[in-house]
Amino acid sequence: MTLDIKICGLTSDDTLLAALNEGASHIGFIFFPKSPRHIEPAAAGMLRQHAVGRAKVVAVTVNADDDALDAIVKSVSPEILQLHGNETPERVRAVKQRYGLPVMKAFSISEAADLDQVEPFSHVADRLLFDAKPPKGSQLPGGNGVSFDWRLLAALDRDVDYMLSGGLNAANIGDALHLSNPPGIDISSGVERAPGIKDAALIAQFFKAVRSAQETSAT
Ligand SMILES: O=C(O)c1ccccc1N[C@@H]1O[C@H](COP(=O)(O)O)[C@@H](O)[C@H]1O
Repeated sequence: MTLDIKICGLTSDDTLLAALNEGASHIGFIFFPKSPRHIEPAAAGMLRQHAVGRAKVVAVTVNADDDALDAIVKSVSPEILQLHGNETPERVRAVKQRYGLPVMKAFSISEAADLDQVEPFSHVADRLLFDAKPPKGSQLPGGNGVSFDWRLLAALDRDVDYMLSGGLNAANIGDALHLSNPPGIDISSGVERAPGIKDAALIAQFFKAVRSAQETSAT
């Protein structure tokens, strides 16, 4: 099975192209003003042109209302909506119906019991995303560069479609893949040289580490 790789929080042409040239299957734009990766819908709409036919465009939002989502969908034409807040199953259903787009619902994980929140979403969300719980005091629900115990995901049914995220980087992606064998991975701060500033060399290093881990597991 091909591993989906999402590079999230892109804000510049050069790093977006670096992600695409390395083979990213998904690129993410963050629409959350408190984030150092926040991008205005019009700017994301320009950047997303590079991804046409190459990668799926994911719009990341946090408890966004219909007006905010309308503006994002209109300017960006995302292929997936990532809901990274406290959205309920009913809200996920309503968003899917309103936009006719697949939804990836994010969950904060720090212990096994956190996976219990997933069940009510299992027939509503198209894909799940497991991220670490934000550290105390963080204003961001994601993008904190914090990992959780990937072994917790071994308890999931084999057919659960998800992306693993939270604190991934070139140094730990081999262990993360080995321990959880996820269908997809999602990285943001691990390919940045400063908060919100992606780095093409770090993106290349990350993909190299992924390829190396995949080669090792195939032998
Ligand atoms: O990256 C952000 O700033 C962000 C803000 C609000 C919601 C989600 C955000 N990012 C998501 O966080 C994870 C991974 O982040 P990291 O690799 O630990 O930095 C990923 O799902 C992003 O989409």
